[in-house]
Amino acid sequence: MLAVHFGAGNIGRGFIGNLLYHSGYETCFVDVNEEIVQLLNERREYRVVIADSSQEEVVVKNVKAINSKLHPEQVVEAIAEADIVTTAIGPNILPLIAGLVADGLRKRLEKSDKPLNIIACENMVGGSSLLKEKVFEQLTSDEKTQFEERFGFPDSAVDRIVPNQVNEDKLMVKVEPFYEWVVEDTKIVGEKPDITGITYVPELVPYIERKLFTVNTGHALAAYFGYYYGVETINQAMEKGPIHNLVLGALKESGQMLVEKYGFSQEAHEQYIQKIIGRFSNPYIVDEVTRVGRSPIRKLGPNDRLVSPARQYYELFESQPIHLLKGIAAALLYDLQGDEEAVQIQSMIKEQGLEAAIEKFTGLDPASTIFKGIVEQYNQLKLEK
Ligand SMILES: NC(=O)c1ccc[n+]([C@@H]2O[C@H](COP(=O)([O-])OP(=O)(O)OC[C@H]3O[C@@H](n4cnc5c(N)ncnc54)[C@H](O)[C@@H]3O)[C@@H](O)[C@H]2O)c1
Ligand SMILES: O=P(O)(O)OC[C@@H](O)[C@@H](O)[C@H](O)[C@H](O)CO
Repeated sequence: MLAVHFGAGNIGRGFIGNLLYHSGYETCFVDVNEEIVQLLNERREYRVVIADSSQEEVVVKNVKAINSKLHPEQVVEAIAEADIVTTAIGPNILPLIAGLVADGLRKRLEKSDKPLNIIACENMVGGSSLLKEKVFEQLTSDEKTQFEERFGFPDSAVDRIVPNQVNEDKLMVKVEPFYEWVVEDTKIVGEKPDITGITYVPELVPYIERKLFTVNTGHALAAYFGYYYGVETINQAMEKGPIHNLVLGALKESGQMLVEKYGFSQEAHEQYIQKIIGRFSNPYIVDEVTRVGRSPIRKLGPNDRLVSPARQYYELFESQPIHLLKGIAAALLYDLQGDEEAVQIQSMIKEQGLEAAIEKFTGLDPASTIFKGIVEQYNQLKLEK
């Protein structure tokens, strides 16, 4: 069985590639990083090390890679032959691969009538649906009908902390022990891919919101407040009392919203939060606040981990989620020169003012109570700095 996986980065090699191998797939990675592509083709295997006291190591075999910038035609052929297609490239890159995916799927229609599922494993609500929308923008109406019958784009949620890698061995990946991969089975076309580690559910939204608005909300607060207080890594941030309390406060707010919205058990959700706080504090992982805080424009987006739970909390309880608003304010203060999106936010604030920046990046109504709350928290944080 052949899997085509876009993105041979941290989560691609450290999580998806690992599960695919253990489920009997040969994995063909597609990437634009020539060094990684060459190494994968030379060695045909790589190591995954578990970041806990065991330091257990697994060798992921049966892998190869294609550089899609240099050989797009090879990617088209690979998709035509694949038994599954997955991605872990980042939400902003999904639209950029849509053309290649569309060409691969067209080629496949010429060759066989076998169904195929394409699963985006990105930190966003509706990743596969977005990819489908972008692929469908490239199609004629006849093609759309054929694609609807033959190809599934089930949404998914993936959870495993895989920090940036600084190992001598460029292919090796250190990963936390915990992992979870949830896939929406109602959108699958044909048989469900038999992948060890996937949990199939009929509707993904509760799972992706639970994950994104707990793991990633808490992570984002640890990152932006870590940066604010001059700390370098997430576990160092979690050791600081004020940051720990801010993270916990935000997770209580998003948790209250999630429990009310989806009817999750309060007790189970509290345990989920505690488990996540423990994962952030893993001493075997060095996870820089700048990785976790990367792309603040994406993270401040209306449907992402900060603004969406804050807005939904206010809609449900008509009271201000103070910790989430502080998190949004800290993201607006994130001025890392090496992060293109942070630079854009800072120059917008400087040139057009804070309110214009909040309106543009969060999509919130300037007359709304939470908009005003963000301004208030921002000014307070700025004053205290
Ligand atoms: N690292 C984690 O802890 C983690 C956990 C869960 C989900 N995710 C999600 O997985 C996705 C990838 O994150 P990551 O941490 O692995 O990032 P990463 O930067 O390590 O990996 C991304 C890979 O995509 C490649 N890429 C970029 N443009 C491409 C293109 N046009 N075609 C093919 N490949 C391309 C990059 O070269 C890189 O190898 C993101 O959506 C992220 O939110 C990450
Ligand atoms: O990948 P991002 O940029 O959306 O978010 C950064 C981290 O919060 C994220 O990568 C987590 O490590 C991951 O989502 C854990 O499952």
